Amino acid sequence: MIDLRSDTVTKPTPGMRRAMAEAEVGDDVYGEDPAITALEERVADLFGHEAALFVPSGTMGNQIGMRLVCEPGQEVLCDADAHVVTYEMGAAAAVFGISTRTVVSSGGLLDAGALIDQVRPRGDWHLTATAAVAVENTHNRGGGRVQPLAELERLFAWSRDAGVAVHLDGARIWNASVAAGTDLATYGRLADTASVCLSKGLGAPVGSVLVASAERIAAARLWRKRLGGGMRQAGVLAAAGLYALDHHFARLAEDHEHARLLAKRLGVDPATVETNMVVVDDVPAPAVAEAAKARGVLVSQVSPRRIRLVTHLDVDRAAVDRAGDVLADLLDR
Ligand SMILES: Cc1ncc(COP(=O)(O)O)c(CN[C@H](C(=O)O)[C@H](C)O)c1O
Repeated sequence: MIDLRSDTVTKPTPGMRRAMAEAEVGDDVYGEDPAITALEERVADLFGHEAALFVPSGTMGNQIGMRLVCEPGQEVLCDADAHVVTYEMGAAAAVFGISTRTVVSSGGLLDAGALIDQVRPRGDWHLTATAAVAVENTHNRGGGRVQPLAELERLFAWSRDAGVAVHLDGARIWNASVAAGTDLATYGRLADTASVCLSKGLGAPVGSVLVASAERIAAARLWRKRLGGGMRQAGVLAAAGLYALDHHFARLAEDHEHARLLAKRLGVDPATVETNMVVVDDVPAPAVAEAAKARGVLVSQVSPRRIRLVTHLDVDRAAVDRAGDVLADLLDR
């Protein structure tokens, strides 16, 4: 099977498994796991923040990250297609009592002005106050779009004066950094809290890292424990993340090139492919997914008329070419 459903499907490489097996571990609830500590310190430094916390998923990283900057009964404002309100099972409301309100964007593109226009102030007895804005970079349902740095800078600058926090869903911030040539600390500086995934294109089996101030990460550690996320010898997972940072970050450019090759093969404008995702619209998604599976290719159905193809570490050039041929044949491209 050529699995293009997501970059979440990557499996640890032999080198990563060796690093996992050799990891020095301890009880992380006591703060004694050396690999976890090393990973948290390294990721905090990469993003220019004081501290970081390893969490088992991007969903937990996002949800705790938003809770750090938004009290129950206040709201987080975000894009209508953001992962935090689309795919996280309503956790903001269900777990944290946070209200979310959305603004429709053009293909996931961050429009700072449109969000700013919707923000509601604290202190008005009629209004649910907007405590934070959540941005997503790259944007998943936007087809892996990289957010324009100018928009991120505009939103953050405004948010300092407005007393509104910014949470970054940076599940694929690595892809944005490689595609845009923007360093991670620049992105980190434009968010109060950020959740970044090791388990997507970087190819680690499990885990994300939440970065923020030391005070906020201390609070995040408490929330994680409350949710049952306190981990013991999790250094075997942290070692995978450290290995991924060393060996799988720069190569993301290869996934981006593979996505562009797929786009060309399927008659999708390669200019619309900014990172490792290709979306194909106006197709009968269930039928295409089923027919493709029968021919050894797995794709995601984003909507009844849209499929998503995600390139990643476990799909090489030969597999990309073969998948492109199968899908081009199915789609008469
Ligand atoms: C932008 C963004 N933020 C957060 C997450 C959540 O990460 P996990 O909770 O799955 O680790 C994802 C996962 N995305 C997954 C995928 O793309 O296949 C599915 C849709 O959940 C994501 O795309």
